[in-house]
Amino acid sequence: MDLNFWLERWAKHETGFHQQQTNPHLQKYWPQLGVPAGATVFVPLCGKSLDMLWLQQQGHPVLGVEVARTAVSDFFTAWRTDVHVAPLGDFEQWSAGGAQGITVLCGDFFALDPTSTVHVGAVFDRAALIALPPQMRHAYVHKLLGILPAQVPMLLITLDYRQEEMPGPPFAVSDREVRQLFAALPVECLDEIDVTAAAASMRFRQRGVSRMLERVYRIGDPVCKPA
Ligand SMILES: C[S@@+](CC[C@H](N)C(=O)[O-])C[C@H]1O[C@@H](n2cnc3c(N)ncnc32)[C@H](O)[C@@H]1O
Repeated sequence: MDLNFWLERWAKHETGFHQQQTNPHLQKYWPQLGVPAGATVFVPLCGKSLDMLWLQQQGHPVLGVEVARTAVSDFFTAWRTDVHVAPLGDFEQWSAGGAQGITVLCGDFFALDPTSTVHVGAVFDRAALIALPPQMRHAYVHKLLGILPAQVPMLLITLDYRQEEMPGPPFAVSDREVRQLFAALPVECLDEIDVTAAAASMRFRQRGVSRMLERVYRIGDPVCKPA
């Protein structure tokens, strides 16, 4: 799954993964991470997700990374007027709202280095890990843990189904695989929802998926006692 695949998806407006509302699991489970306001939240493979707006409204500076310039441009055009765009190494940095605002590095996640993420206090992954095929998921987690400061908690949302019923993305990621990928950290499944009949799963049912589960994980220890 190379970057051109995603650039083409954005160019053709094949972005069924984009949600028109804030993710409900983010709103429900974010307090379980105990992340204090003011802590920067990293959103890998962020697309033009409205979740970044919600996180900022909770008092978090947001740092996203996204390869598709169309997605980044759409996001800032729709939601921010004070956008600044500047080259930053291998990336183009888009930002608005100053130090407490939203910054998106437009470029390849795998080209990030720890200087960009040194201030990160938490991570939100929705449709990032599951966007990647099996052989890339280990590299993704290795890179993520390699660039983050220690003790950074993460809220992770996965999908699971019989992979043979539909080619990804989104890819099926089992509970076992999540625990293997993050073996060095505490992993707690906060929720498991059967989303087979959900309206949003219609496109997966049409592609042959007979049962789909969504799981919400907290990876790492909460920063302070959860609210
Ligand atoms: C399934 S979408 C999810 C987007 C977002 N997380 C959301 O919830 O809407 C995956 C996104 O990752 C981006 N992407 C894929 N590989 C990437 C990479 N190596 N570096 C940066 N962005 C990448 C794609 O362009 C796409 O926007």
